[in-house]
Amino acid sequence: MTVELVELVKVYGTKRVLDGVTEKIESGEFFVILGPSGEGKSTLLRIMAGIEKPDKGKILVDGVDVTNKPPEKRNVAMVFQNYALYPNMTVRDNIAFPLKMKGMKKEEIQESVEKVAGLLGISEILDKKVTKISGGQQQRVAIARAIVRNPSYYLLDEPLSNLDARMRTVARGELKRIQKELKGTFIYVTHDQKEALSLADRVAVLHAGKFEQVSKPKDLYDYPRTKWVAEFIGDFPMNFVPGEILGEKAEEVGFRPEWVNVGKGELTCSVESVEAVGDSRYLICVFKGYGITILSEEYYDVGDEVKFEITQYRQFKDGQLVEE
Ligand SMILES: Nc1ncnc2c1ncn2[C@@H]1O[C@H](COP(=O)(O)OP(=O)(O)OP(=O)(O)O)[C@@H](O)[C@H]1O
Repeated sequence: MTVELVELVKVYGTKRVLDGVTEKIESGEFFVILGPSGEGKSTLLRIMAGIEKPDKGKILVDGVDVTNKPPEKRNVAMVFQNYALYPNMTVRDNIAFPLKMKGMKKEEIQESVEKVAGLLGISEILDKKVTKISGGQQQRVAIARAIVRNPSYYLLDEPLSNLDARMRTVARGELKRIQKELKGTFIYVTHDQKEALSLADRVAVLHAGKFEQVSKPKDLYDYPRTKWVAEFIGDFPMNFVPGEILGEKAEEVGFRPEWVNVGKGELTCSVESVEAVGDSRYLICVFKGYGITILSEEYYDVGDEVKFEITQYRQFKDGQLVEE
C-alpha cells in the first residue's frame, strides 16, 4: 500500500520537530528515514503509527486519510528498538498474541504462526520461552509478531540496534529478503547511514524538520543536494574548497576523499594525520589553507607533501548543489 505524508508538522513546546514533511512512499518500497539523533525520526514514525497526532498535515494510506485513526484501526505493524516480547510466554504464544486479540480461530492462528515462523527461520524454537533464546532470535520473534497480522504497512524504528555488529549485518540481509517476499511497504528509521544505504530503495534524510533529500542510496552519496547532506553522508564528509583555488568559476567545489588520484597531478597538500582502513589510508591534509581528506593506496606519513588530482567534483552555490 502507498503511504503519503502531506505537510506534517509537529511542535513540542517551542521546538518545531517536524516542519512540513511531505513524501509519497510507494507500495512495496523499502523506505529508510535517516538523520542524526534528535531530528524527529521517531516522532515521525509514531505519527505514522497513530500513537501521536500531528499538529498539522495528513497521512493517506492508499489514498484514504488515516490521520485521526488510532493504531489499532490502521492495520500497521510496528517493530521498535526494545522488542517488548512477553517474557513468560513461548515464542509461539508471543507471535500468536495479536491474532488471539483479533479473535481468530485456533487452527487459523496455528497456520499463520507456522507460516511466519518458517519465513523467519524460527520454526525450531517455537516452543521455547523467549527468555531462553538469543538476542538475534528475539528480534526475529518481534518481527514475526509484527508481520503475522498481514498488515498494510510496516514501521521499524532501529529494530537492529540491540544486536552486535556482525549479527546486524546478517539481520539486515534477512530483513531485506523478508520485505521482498512479503512485497511489503517498509518504513524504517535509523541514524546509521550504512544501514540506510544498504537496505533502502530510497533514503529520506531528515534535517531541520524536513526531508532535505529523498533519493536512491547511490544518488545520495554521489549527488548530495545540499552541503549538509554531503557532509553528513560518507565515512568522511565531502571536501569543500572555493572554486577559485582550483581555477573554477563555481562558488564552491565538493569532492569525496576517493574522487582523487594520489601521487600524480598538479595539486599538492601536506599530511596532518593518517587513518588506515584495510589496505588504504585516509590522508587528512591541508590544501592551500583548507582541510581536506583524500584516500590513498600508497603509504604516506605525517608531514609528507602529496601530489594529487581531482577526478570528479560537484559544484555548490549557497550550500546547494548546482545541477549540471
Ligand atoms: N513527547 C515529547 N515531548 C516533548 N519533546 C519530545 C517528545 N518526543 C520527542 N521530543 C523531542 O523531539 C525531538 C525529536 O525526538 P525524536 O525521538 O523524534 O528524534 P529521533 O530523530 O528519533 O532521535 P533518536 O535517533 O535519538 O531516537 C527531540 O528533541 C526530543 O527531545
